[in-house]
Amino acid sequence: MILTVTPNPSLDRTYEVPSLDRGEVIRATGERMDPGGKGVNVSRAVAAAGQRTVAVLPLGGAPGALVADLLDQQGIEVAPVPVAGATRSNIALAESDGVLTKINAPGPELSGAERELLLETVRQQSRDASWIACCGSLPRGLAPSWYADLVARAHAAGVRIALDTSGPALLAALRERPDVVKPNAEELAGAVGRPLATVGDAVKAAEELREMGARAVLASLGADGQLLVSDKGAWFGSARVAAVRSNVGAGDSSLAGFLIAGGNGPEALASAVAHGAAAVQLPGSVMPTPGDLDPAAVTVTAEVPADRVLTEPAS
Ligand SMILES: Nc1ncnc2c1ncn2[C@@H]1O[C@H](COP(=O)(O)OP(=O)(O)OP(=O)(O)O)[C@@H](O)[C@H]1O
Ligand SMILES: O=P(O)(O)OC[C@@]1(O)O[C@H](CO)[C@@H](O)[C@@H]1O
Repeated sequence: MILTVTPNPSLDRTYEVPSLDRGEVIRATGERMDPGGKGVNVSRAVAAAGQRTVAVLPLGGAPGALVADLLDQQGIEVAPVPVAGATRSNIALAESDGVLTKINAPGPELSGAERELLLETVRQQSRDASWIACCGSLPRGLAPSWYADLVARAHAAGVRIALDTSGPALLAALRERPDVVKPNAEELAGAVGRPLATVGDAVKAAEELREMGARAVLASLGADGQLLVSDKGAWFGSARVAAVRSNVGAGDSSLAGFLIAGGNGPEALASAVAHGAAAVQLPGSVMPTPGDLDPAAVTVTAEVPADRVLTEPAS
């Protein structure tokens, strides 16, 4: 079972708009609502692949009830932590030329009792887990060391942990040696404190994260593909994509693909790349089912193209 922990989940609202004109009334041509937050998306992708998953998340207010309903409709097993504050709503504005603008709300502040209940729920649900995926930003009320503490607790219970977060929460967690971290290019650049212009720069940064404590680094580089750097070496994976519809949750889909394929080595990287490529071709944060995957379009190589310039350099 893959347990996911999303301390700051969201109701994701996507509006499709012709283009963004600041200061104008923009008429959306389409809208959709998805249960969101990075760990929630990992659970949705794991469930779409037919594997067992449980999502731990604080839920509060009307948006929280809606997130619970949407997850129920998708058959996702949830271990909810009731909280007084309302779950946030995050907005994505998807323009017809493919540009996507996202507005992420801060979310509710968790009280001391809510923090305790969240930790206790994770502890109870960890019993059957092979992996815990801890994902996303931390809500107000959780210290930057919160994920570090969770990594230590998971390891004490003999469970492997995957971490997808950024900034101080990522840096603090590295010292507890998470089994895999999944930064995107910007998060990787932020963690090492310098811009990344080439795939080789990303490999060096991933190696630095390993020196800081990560056992493996699965770095997603947007349209450029993905890198896996572990004690066994480095691999680069990419896939042909016909048309990008929405990249929201593509990283989460990738992490799910990596974990369901064992969470280790080039086969898991190939699965991560296949899941990322399939996710960007689906609307909103819809997660791919096995029928959406095109493994033949994926290439994974140990000959990392270090000189390749990133199409989306990160600073
Ligand atoms: N424009 C694109 N074209 C082709 N593949 C893409 C594109 N964008 C993303 N992907 C695929 O999806 C993977 C994850 O994307 P990205 O690096 O943007 O993740 P992310 O920033 O963590 O996303 P999110 O936080 O929304 O889940 C990429 O590594 C790649 O495999
Ligand atoms: O604000 P965070 O926690 O960093 O990210 C939240 C979020 O942008 O991540 C998911 C996509 O990865 C969305 O479902 C959600 O809205």
